[in-house]
Amino acid sequence: MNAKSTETLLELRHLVKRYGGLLATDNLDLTVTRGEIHAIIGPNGAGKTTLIHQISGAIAPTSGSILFNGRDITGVSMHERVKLGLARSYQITNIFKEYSVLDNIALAVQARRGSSMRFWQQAVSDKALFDEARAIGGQVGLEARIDVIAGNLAHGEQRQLEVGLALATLPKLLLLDEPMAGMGPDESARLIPLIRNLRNEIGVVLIEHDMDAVFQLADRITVLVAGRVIATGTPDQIRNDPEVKKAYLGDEAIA
Ligand SMILES: Nc1ncnc2c1ncn2[C@@H]1O[C@H](COP(=O)(O)OP(=O)(O)OP(=O)(O)O)[C@@H](O)[C@H]1O
Repeated sequence: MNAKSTETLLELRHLVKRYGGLLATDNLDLTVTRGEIHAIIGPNGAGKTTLIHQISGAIAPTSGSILFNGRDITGVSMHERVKLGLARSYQITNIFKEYSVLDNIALAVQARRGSSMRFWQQAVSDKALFDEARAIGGQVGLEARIDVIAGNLAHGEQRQLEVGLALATLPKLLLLDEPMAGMGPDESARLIPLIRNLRNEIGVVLIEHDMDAVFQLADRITVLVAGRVIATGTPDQIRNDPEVKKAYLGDEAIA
Protein backbone atom coordinates (compact mmCIF):
# COMPACT_ATOMS: atom_id res chain seq x y z
CA MET A 1 0.00 0.00 0.00
CA ASN A 2 1.17 3.54 -0.56
CA ALA A 3 1.09 6.70 1.54
CA LYS A 4 -2.51 7.52 0.65
CA SER A 5 -3.74 4.26 2.04
CA THR A 6 -5.21 5.62 5.27
CA GLU A 7 -8.07 7.35 3.47
CA THR A 8 -11.15 5.13 3.69
CA LEU A 9 -13.04 5.11 0.42
CA LEU A 10 -15.55 2.37 1.00
CA GLU A 11 -17.01 1.06 4.21
CA LEU A 12 -19.54 -1.73 4.50
CA ARG A 13 -21.29 -1.93 7.84
CA HIS A 14 -23.19 -4.99 8.98
CA LEU A 15 -24.25 -5.71 5.41
CA VAL A 16 -26.88 -8.44 5.02
CA LYS A 17 -28.40 -9.87 1.84
CA ARG A 18 -31.01 -12.53 2.35
CA TYR A 19 -32.54 -14.71 -0.35
CA GLY A 20 -35.38 -16.49 1.44
CA GLY A 21 -33.67 -18.62 4.04
CA LEU A 22 -30.20 -18.11 2.55
CA LEU A 23 -27.83 -15.46 3.85
CA ALA A 24 -25.76 -14.60 0.76
CA THR A 25 -24.17 -11.72 2.71
CA ASP A 26 -24.02 -12.39 6.42
CA ASN A 27 -23.42 -9.31 8.59
CA LEU A 28 -20.39 -8.26 6.61
CA ASP A 29 -18.00 -5.44 7.56
CA LEU A 30 -15.30 -4.34 5.14
CA THR A 31 -13.20 -1.26 4.40
CA VAL A 32 -11.30 -0.31 1.27
CA THR A 33 -8.81 2.55 1.36
CA ARG A 34 -7.44 4.79 -1.35
CA GLY A 35 -4.31 3.34 -2.92
CA GLU A 36 -5.31 -0.22 -2.04
CA ILE A 37 -6.13 -3.24 -4.14
CA HIS A 38 -8.52 -5.22 -1.98
CA ALA A 39 -9.28 -8.67 -3.33
CA ILE A 40 -12.36 -10.63 -2.31
CA ILE A 41 -12.00 -14.36 -2.68
CA GLY A 42 -13.94 -17.40 -1.58
CA PRO A 43 -15.15 -20.75 -2.82
CA ASN A 44 -17.97 -20.93 -5.39
CA GLY A 45 -21.21 -19.60 -3.96
CA ALA A 46 -19.45 -17.71 -1.13
CA GLY A 47 -21.25 -14.50 -2.06
CA LYS A 48 -18.63 -12.52 -4.00
CA THR A 49 -20.89 -11.55 -6.91
CA THR A 50 -23.76 -10.71 -4.57
CA LEU A 51 -21.41 -8.44 -2.65
CA ILE A 52 -20.04 -6.60 -5.68
CA HIS A 53 -23.61 -6.09 -6.95
CA GLN A 54 -24.52 -4.44 -3.64
CA ILE A 55 -21.45 -2.18 -3.81
CA SER A 56 -22.22 -1.13 -7.39
CA GLY A 57 -25.90 -0.63 -6.60
CA ALA A 58 -27.20 -3.35 -8.91
CA ILE A 59 -28.97 -5.02 -5.98
CA ALA A 60 -30.09 -3.61 -2.64
CA PRO A 61 -28.95 -5.09 0.67
CA THR A 62 -31.57 -6.45 3.03
CA SER A 63 -30.01 -4.41 5.84
CA GLY A 64 -26.79 -2.68 6.80
CA SER A 65 -25.10 0.27 5.12
CA ILE A 66 -22.62 1.19 2.43
CA LEU A 67 -20.54 4.33 2.89
CA PHE A 68 -18.55 5.83 0.06
CA ASN A 69 -16.21 8.72 0.81
CA GLY A 70 -17.97 9.08 4.15
CA ARG A 71 -21.42 9.37 2.58
CA ASP A 72 -24.16 6.79 3.06
CA ILE A 73 -24.94 5.56 -0.48
CA THR A 74 -27.03 2.51 0.51
CA GLY A 75 -30.12 3.92 -1.24
CA VAL A 76 -28.28 5.72 -4.06
CA SER A 77 -28.85 4.50 -7.65
CA MET A 78 -26.16 2.80 -9.68
CA HIS A 79 -26.00 5.76 -12.05
CA GLU A 80 -25.50 8.21 -9.18
CA ARG A 81 -22.81 5.99 -7.70
CA VAL A 82 -20.87 6.19 -10.96
CA LYS A 83 -21.14 9.98 -10.82
CA LEU A 84 -19.81 9.94 -7.26
CA GLY A 85 -16.74 8.02 -8.45
CA LEU A 86 -17.65 4.39 -8.01
CA ALA A 87 -17.11 2.52 -11.28
CA ARG A 88 -17.51 -1.08 -12.19
CA SER A 89 -15.80 -2.76 -15.08
CA TYR A 90 -18.34 -4.86 -16.92
CA GLN A 91 -17.40 -7.88 -18.90
CA ILE A 92 -17.21 -6.57 -22.46
CA THR A 93 -20.95 -5.96 -22.73
CA ASN A 94 -20.67 -2.19 -23.01
CA ILE A 95 -18.07 -2.05 -25.77
CA PHE A 96 -19.29 -0.74 -29.14
CA LYS A 97 -17.71 -3.41 -31.29
CA GLU A 98 -18.02 -1.50 -34.56
CA TYR A 99 -16.16 1.55 -33.21
CA SER A 100 -12.44 1.97 -32.71
CA VAL A 101 -10.78 1.70 -29.31
CA LEU A 102 -10.29 5.47 -29.31
CA ASP A 103 -13.92 6.21 -30.19
CA ASN A 104 -15.16 3.82 -27.51
CA ILE A 105 -13.15 5.58 -24.83
CA ALA A 106 -14.01 9.02 -26.21
CA LEU A 107 -17.72 8.20 -25.95
CA ALA A 108 -17.24 7.16 -22.32
CA VAL A 109 -15.33 10.38 -21.57
CA GLN A 110 -18.04 12.39 -23.30
CA ALA A 111 -20.76 10.65 -21.29
CA ARG A 112 -18.93 11.54 -18.08
CA ARG A 113 -18.64 15.16 -19.12
CA GLY A 114 -22.40 15.28 -19.27
CA SER A 115 -22.48 16.08 -22.97
CA SER A 116 -23.91 12.78 -24.04
CA MET A 117 -26.79 14.52 -25.80
CA ARG A 118 -24.40 16.23 -28.17
CA PHE A 119 -23.99 14.59 -31.47
CA TRP A 120 -21.14 12.56 -32.81
CA GLN A 121 -19.97 15.21 -35.32
CA GLN A 122 -19.42 17.69 -32.54
CA ALA A 123 -17.66 15.10 -30.46
CA VAL A 124 -15.13 14.21 -33.14
CA SER A 125 -13.98 17.80 -33.34
CA ASP A 126 -13.28 17.97 -29.64
CA LYS A 127 -9.51 17.64 -29.36
CA ALA A 128 -9.42 17.60 -25.57
CA LEU A 129 -11.87 14.73 -25.53
CA PHE A 130 -9.68 12.63 -27.80
CA ASP A 131 -6.49 13.61 -26.00
CA GLU A 132 -8.01 12.34 -22.77
CA ALA A 133 -9.27 9.18 -24.49
CA ARG A 134 -5.82 8.53 -25.94
CA ALA A 135 -4.22 8.94 -22.51
CA ILE A 136 -6.66 6.44 -21.01
CA GLY A 137 -5.95 4.04 -23.88
CA GLY A 138 -2.28 4.27 -22.92
CA GLN A 139 -3.07 3.69 -19.26
CA VAL A 140 -4.68 0.35 -20.13
CA GLY A 141 -1.88 -0.65 -22.51
CA LEU A 142 -3.75 -0.12 -25.77
CA GLU A 143 -1.72 2.76 -27.23
CA ALA A 144 -0.57 0.65 -30.19
CA ARG A 145 -4.14 -0.59 -30.80
CA ILE A 146 -5.95 2.72 -30.40
CA ASP A 147 -7.31 2.84 -33.97
CA VAL A 148 -8.32 -0.82 -34.13
CA ILE A 149 -12.04 -1.60 -34.36
CA ALA A 150 -12.97 -2.93 -30.93
CA GLY A 151 -14.62 -6.05 -32.38
CA ASN A 152 -11.27 -7.02 -33.90
CA LEU A 153 -9.38 -6.89 -30.60
CA ALA A 154 -8.20 -10.08 -28.93
CA HIS A 155 -10.26 -11.14 -25.90
CA GLY A 156 -7.65 -9.86 -23.45
CA GLU A 157 -7.46 -6.53 -25.22
CA GLN A 158 -11.23 -6.17 -24.98
CA ARG A 159 -10.92 -6.66 -21.24
CA GLN A 160 -8.26 -3.94 -21.19
CA LEU A 161 -10.67 -1.68 -23.07
CA GLU A 162 -13.38 -2.46 -20.50
CA VAL A 163 -11.08 -1.22 -17.75
CA GLY A 164 -10.40 1.88 -19.88
CA LEU A 165 -14.13 2.57 -20.20
CA ALA A 166 -14.48 2.36 -16.43
CA LEU A 167 -11.47 4.69 -15.98
CA ALA A 168 -13.11 7.22 -18.31
CA THR A 169 -15.65 7.88 -15.54
CA LEU A 170 -12.71 9.10 -13.37
CA PRO A 171 -13.46 6.69 -10.55
CA LYS A 172 -12.19 7.00 -7.02
CA LEU A 173 -12.94 3.33 -6.57
CA LEU A 174 -12.97 0.71 -9.31
CA LEU A 175 -14.78 -2.60 -8.98
CA LEU A 176 -13.11 -5.25 -11.10
CA ASP A 177 -15.23 -8.35 -11.51
CA GLU A 178 -13.06 -11.22 -12.76
CA PRO A 179 -10.88 -9.13 -15.07
CA MET A 180 -8.80 -12.19 -16.01
CA ALA A 181 -11.78 -14.37 -16.98
CA GLY A 182 -11.20 -16.13 -20.27
CA MET A 183 -7.63 -14.87 -20.56
CA GLY A 184 -4.57 -16.91 -21.42
CA PRO A 185 -1.46 -16.68 -19.22
CA ASP A 186 0.20 -14.12 -21.52
CA GLU A 187 -2.86 -11.88 -21.48
CA SER A 188 -3.16 -12.09 -17.68
CA ALA A 189 0.52 -11.31 -17.30
CA ARG A 190 -0.01 -8.14 -19.35
CA LEU A 191 -3.04 -7.04 -17.35
CA ILE A 192 -1.42 -7.48 -13.93
CA PRO A 193 0.97 -4.47 -14.09
CA LEU A 194 -1.81 -2.33 -15.57
CA ILE A 195 -4.10 -3.07 -12.63
CA ARG A 196 -1.23 -2.57 -10.20
CA ASN A 197 -0.56 0.90 -11.61
CA LEU A 198 -4.20 1.93 -11.19
CA ARG A 199 -3.99 1.79 -7.45
CA ASN A 200 -1.51 4.69 -7.34
CA GLU A 201 -4.50 6.97 -7.75
CA ILE A 202 -7.58 5.07 -6.69
CA GLY A 203 -8.86 2.11 -4.71
CA VAL A 204 -9.62 -1.19 -6.40
CA VAL A 205 -11.95 -3.99 -5.31
CA LEU A 206 -10.92 -7.13 -7.16
CA ILE A 207 -12.91 -10.31 -7.53
CA GLU A 208 -10.85 -12.88 -9.34
CA HIS A 209 -10.64 -16.66 -9.55
CA ASP A 210 -7.02 -16.59 -10.75
CA MET A 211 -5.26 -16.98 -7.41
CA ASP A 212 -1.82 -16.22 -8.87
CA ALA A 213 -3.12 -12.86 -10.02
CA VAL A 214 -4.84 -12.21 -6.68
CA PHE A 215 -1.74 -12.95 -4.64
CA GLN A 216 0.45 -10.86 -6.93
CA LEU A 217 -1.87 -7.87 -6.96
CA ALA A 218 -3.69 -7.55 -3.67
CA ASP A 219 -2.58 -5.38 -0.78
CA ARG A 220 -5.29 -7.00 1.33
CA ILE A 221 -7.46 -10.02 0.77
CA THR A 222 -10.84 -10.71 2.33
CA VAL A 223 -11.97 -14.32 2.32
CA LEU A 224 -15.69 -15.05 2.20
CA VAL A 225 -17.29 -18.34 3.07
CA ALA A 226 -21.09 -18.68 3.03
CA GLY A 227 -21.50 -14.90 3.00
CA ARG A 228 -19.26 -14.35 6.04
CA VAL A 229 -15.78 -12.88 6.26
CA ILE A 230 -13.53 -15.59 7.67
CA ALA A 231 -10.29 -13.61 7.28
CA THR A 232 -8.93 -10.27 6.10
CA GLY A 233 -5.21 -9.63 5.79
CA THR A 234 -2.14 -9.29 3.63
CA PRO A 235 -1.48 -12.03 1.07
CA ASP A 236 1.04 -13.60 3.47
CA GLN A 237 -1.40 -13.59 6.36
CA ILE A 238 -4.10 -15.14 4.19
CA ARG A 239 -1.78 -17.76 2.72
CA ASN A 240 -0.89 -18.95 6.21
CA ASP A 241 -4.33 -18.74 7.78
CA PRO A 242 -5.51 -22.23 8.81
CA GLU A 243 -9.22 -21.34 8.46
CA VAL A 244 -8.59 -20.19 4.89
CA LYS A 245 -6.66 -23.32 4.01
CA LYS A 246 -9.53 -25.40 5.35
CA ALA A 247 -12.12 -23.43 3.35
CA TYR A 248 -10.19 -23.95 0.15
CA LEU A 249 -9.71 -27.72 0.46
CA GLY A 250 -11.13 -29.27 -2.66
CA ASP A 251 -11.70 -25.90 -4.30
CA GLU A 252 -9.41 -23.66 -6.32
CA ALA A 253 -5.82 -24.00 -5.22
CA ILE A 254 -4.66 -21.14 -3.05
CA ALA A 255 -1.26 -19.71 -3.98
N1 LIG B 1 -31.03 -13.90 -7.13
C1 LIG B 1 -30.76 -14.91 -6.29
N2 LIG B 1 -31.75 -15.60 -5.73
C2 LIG B 1 -31.51 -16.60 -4.85
N3 LIG B 1 -30.29 -16.98 -4.47
C3 LIG B 1 -29.24 -16.31 -4.99
C4 LIG B 1 -29.43 -15.26 -5.93
N4 LIG B 1 -28.19 -14.79 -6.27
C5 LIG B 1 -27.30 -15.52 -5.60
N5 LIG B 1 -27.92 -16.43 -4.83
C6 LIG B 1 -27.25 -17.40 -3.94
O1 LIG B 1 -26.41 -16.65 -3.08
C7 LIG B 1 -25.20 -17.38 -2.81
C8 LIG B 1 -24.00 -16.52 -3.22
O2 LIG B 1 -23.97 -16.44 -4.63
P1 LIG B 1 -22.86 -15.58 -5.42
O3 LIG B 1 -23.14 -15.73 -6.85
O4 LIG B 1 -22.80 -14.22 -4.85
O5 LIG B 1 -21.53 -16.36 -5.03
P2 LIG B 1 -20.08 -16.22 -5.68
O6 LIG B 1 -19.11 -16.24 -4.55
O7 LIG B 1 -20.04 -15.05 -6.58
O8 LIG B 1 -19.96 -17.56 -6.50
P3 LIG B 1 -19.11 -17.90 -7.85
O9 LIG B 1 -17.69 -17.88 -7.42
O10 LIG B 1 -19.60 -19.26 -8.20
O11 LIG B 1 -19.46 -16.84 -8.85
C9 LIG B 1 -25.31 -18.67 -3.59
O12 LIG B 1 -25.76 -19.68 -2.71
C10 LIG B 1 -26.34 -18.38 -4.66
O13 LIG B 1 -27.03 -19.53 -5.04
